[in-house]
Amino acid sequence: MFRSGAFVADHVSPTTDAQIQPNGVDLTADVVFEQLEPGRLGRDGKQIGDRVARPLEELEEADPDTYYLPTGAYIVRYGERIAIPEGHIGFVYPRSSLMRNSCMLNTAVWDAGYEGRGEGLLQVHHDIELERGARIAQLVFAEADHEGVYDGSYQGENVE
Ligand SMILES: O=c1ccn([C@H]2C[C@H](O)[C@@H](COP(=O)(O)OP(=O)(O)OP(=O)(O)O)O2)c(=O)[nH]1
Repeated sequence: MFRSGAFVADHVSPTTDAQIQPNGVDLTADVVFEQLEPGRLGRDGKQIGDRVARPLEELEEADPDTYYLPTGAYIVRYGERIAIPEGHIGFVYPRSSLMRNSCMLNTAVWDAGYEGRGEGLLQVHHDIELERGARIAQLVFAEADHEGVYDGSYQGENVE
């Protein structure tokens, strides 16, 4: 069974009322990165390629808190700290308005026990302006059996 947005909100911070949806919680875009170097997935271990944060819009007349993203692939870090409670699995979907603007978020499985500010793959198929802090995705929780909890290298990532 999928849980309500109110339940999900208890495991996401910070949140405003505007982020709480019937079936999940909207996540915001914090930092957008561009990958510079190849990464590597081996039989043992992995390496994430070097990346650089995209500059925020620099044009004087434009909103200084806005990313102007040309067609391409970017890594986006969400603004919220997420904790996946035991007995659950998390899934992130793109906000439909992102998709309707020819952009997509690709995501993976959010394991029980994970905590941190995670990331997604933002595919931009048509140039888009993205204000920092804008809602781009929705996190939902489903109840799930599991053995053990997440204890990988991303545990506690991007939290002070
Ligand atoms: O779209 C996603 C999906 C998951 N995660 C977080 C939550 C998840 O629990 C964690 C690790 O994901 P996964 O287990 O798929 O990563 P891995 O590459 O297998 O790393 P590890 O070896 O640490 O498990 O990353 C994200 O940030 N974004």
